[in-house]
Amino acid sequence: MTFLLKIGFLDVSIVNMIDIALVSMLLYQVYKLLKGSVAIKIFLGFLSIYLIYLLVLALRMELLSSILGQFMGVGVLAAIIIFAPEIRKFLLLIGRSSLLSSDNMWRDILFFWKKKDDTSFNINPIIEASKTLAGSNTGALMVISKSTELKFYAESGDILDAELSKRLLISIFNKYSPLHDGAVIIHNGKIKAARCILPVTEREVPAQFGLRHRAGIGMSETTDSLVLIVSEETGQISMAKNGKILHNMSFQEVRETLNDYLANHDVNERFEDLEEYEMKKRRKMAMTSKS
Ligand SMILES: Nc1ncnc2c1ncn2[C@@H]1O[C@H](COP(=O)(O)OP(=O)(O)OP(=O)(O)O)[C@@H](O)[C@H]1O
Repeated sequence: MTFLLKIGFLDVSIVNMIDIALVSMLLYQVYKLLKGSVAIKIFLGFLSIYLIYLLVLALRMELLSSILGQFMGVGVLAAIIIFAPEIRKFLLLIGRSSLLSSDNMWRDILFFWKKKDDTSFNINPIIEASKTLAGSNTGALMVISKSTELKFYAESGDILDAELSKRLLISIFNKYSPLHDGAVIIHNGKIKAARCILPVTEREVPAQFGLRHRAGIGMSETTDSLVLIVSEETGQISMAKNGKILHNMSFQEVRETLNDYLANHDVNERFEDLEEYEMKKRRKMAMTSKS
């Protein structure tokens, strides 16, 4: 049984409409995921070729459609290889927002009797160390993870599994320490590892941010962690979450954001898109140059 709607001279079934709506939603999500990266241009290229292929097929242009058909066949495999990091991110995104993910409202409702794991720990060492590091313009990169130990990234550095302390953090990031290059991973009140290599974001990042910030943003895109960055150049503190950033934060803001993140409150809203941040900065500069 099919329900048909008459739109102009077209007969569109309800199923077709749902199909179109779902594909549009999917394309929009893919666009959002790739926005600002080089991959968006490749994606739009693929999409244009696919649309031409559909048109050629509908017009029954056999030679062209067989050539484009061959290309589409290989294209799917090529797309999987080219977009491997984006596909990974997309699956992670689905995993994070799926019904069974730990942050999900439905899971809380369905398993209301199950107490949420307490991920809080004493964050004073992080705040106090950040104050000292910022005060002495010592660069630092700290990944705070509430749900996993981030084993894959921890193993790229040196495993410590040490009790979190202000003195230890300051020693690690001391310019003369053999552990200062790279990031520390903090989980469950412990410094799991130091000298870790993080994935660098491929998106365009405001010019003032160098590799340390790019790595912090990249890590927050790929995982559910909160990343704290102390700039070596300016001593300013930034935080990255979900590929978004909060720059030049006060220590009170750092404390609140960290506490809320560990208490499983939604902190995503506080962070700014990189584009949004850049626009705000430009507007501020224009205002100051006028006055
Ligand atoms: N992929 C990475 N993973 C972990 N740490 C990294 C990575 N890339 C760079 N870093 C760290 O960042 C340092 C280089 O920082 P760089 O000066 O380029 O960054 P920045 O964002 O301009 O920071 P700053 O404001 O502190 O100068 C490196 O010495 C290293 O410790």
